Amino acid sequence: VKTIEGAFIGKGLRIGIVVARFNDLLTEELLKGALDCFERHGVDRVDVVKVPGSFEIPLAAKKLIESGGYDAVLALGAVVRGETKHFDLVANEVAKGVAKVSLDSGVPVIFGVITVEDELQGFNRAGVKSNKGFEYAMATLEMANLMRELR
Ligand SMILES: O=c1[nH]c(NC[C@H](O)[C@H](O)[C@H](O)CO)c([N+](=O)[O-])c(=O)[nH]1
Repeated sequence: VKTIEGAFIGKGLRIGIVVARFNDLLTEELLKGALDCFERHGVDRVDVVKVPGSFEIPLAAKKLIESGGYDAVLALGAVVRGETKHFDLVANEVAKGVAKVSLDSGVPVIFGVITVEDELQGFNRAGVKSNKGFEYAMATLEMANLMRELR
């Protein structure tokens, strides 16, 4: 049995991050965790694109990928149910949009949008108990490396 899997090698990779400003107390922590992960794995080039909210992430990711040269893009956002009546709309649209951009472009776009009941749960995932930003960055590294294996 031959197992094909991505390593966590950052050297030589060009990574894009699209991060929403909405709930930026949470998204800034996710971004910090992701940047820490990429830096400690030797990623050479990281570009950060900021958008107003998670709903705008897919379009920005699409344009970033079309500008060329990215091995993977990490989408970071925080959708808090307590805040909004259209929690499901925003969360579902972002998930669908991110998946479509990734499949259409063939470039991995990692879904790093936390969907939480309230800010406390958000803080637990954005640094207090664990930093999902770091974890999503690991998935980004793995997928970028896997794409090189599958070429
Ligand atoms: O990233 C988020 N955007 C949110 N809304 C803004 C949305 O992403 C767009 O920026 C806005 O609708 C303008 O298009 C949120 N809420 O509505 O609560 C949210 O929790 N998280």
